[in-house]
Amino acid sequence: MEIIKQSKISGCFLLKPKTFGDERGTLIKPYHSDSYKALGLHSEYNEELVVTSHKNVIRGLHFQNPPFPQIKVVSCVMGRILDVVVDIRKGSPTYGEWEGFILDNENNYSLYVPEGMAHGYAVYSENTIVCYRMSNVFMPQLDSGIKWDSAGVLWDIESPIISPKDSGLISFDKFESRFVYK
Ligand SMILES: Cc1cn([C@H]2C[C@H](O)[C@@H](COP(=O)(O)OP(=O)(O)O[C@H]3O[C@@H](C)C(=O)[C@@H](O)[C@H]3O)O2)c(=O)[nH]c1=O
Repeated sequence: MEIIKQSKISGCFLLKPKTFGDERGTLIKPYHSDSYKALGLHSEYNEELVVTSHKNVIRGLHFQNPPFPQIKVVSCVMGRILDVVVDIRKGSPTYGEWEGFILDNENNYSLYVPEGMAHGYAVYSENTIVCYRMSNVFMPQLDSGIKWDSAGVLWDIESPIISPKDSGLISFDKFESRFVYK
């Protein structure tokens, strides 16, 4: 496991997991607690999701509010996505800025998403599978988000498939963040 890129948004990292290949196929290790600790990354995760999506889906932009915010580690094990973070930490030098990272089943990268990010992804290929683990378990009462098209993100999808829930999220300019930059 190595950090191969630090985002302009502090605390967000692109990770390259160890990969082993032979005539049978590939074995990828996106999570190894000691390696995470050695890199100074949070190493305890309590919920994991495997999410399939059609091409042109956009999910997000989501976050779980304090007092139980989530660190997320996102991988795309099949297909290709643009994984996006928007900094919503009040007082952050990059507050309101976004960055996107291509994750796919060729680069096998993972994105380490710290607390205080609105997170989402655009799906660029059919039958895409995204796996991610989260530090705190999902709590519906703290689940929140901002509207996908209100934060200036260039998703590069013309007519995205959006859930009714995501279509009804508040726009970034009307949103009051509960996250504070530390
Ligand atoms: C996200 C999530 C959902 N669920 C349930 C609640 C709901 O009935 C169903 C579908 O949830 P959603 O529509 O919110 O799923 P989705 O829109 O895929 O939400 C996810 O989007 C990405 C971008 C993230 O960053 C994630 O943290 C999460 O918010 O799954 C859980 O049980 N645990 C979870 O962690």
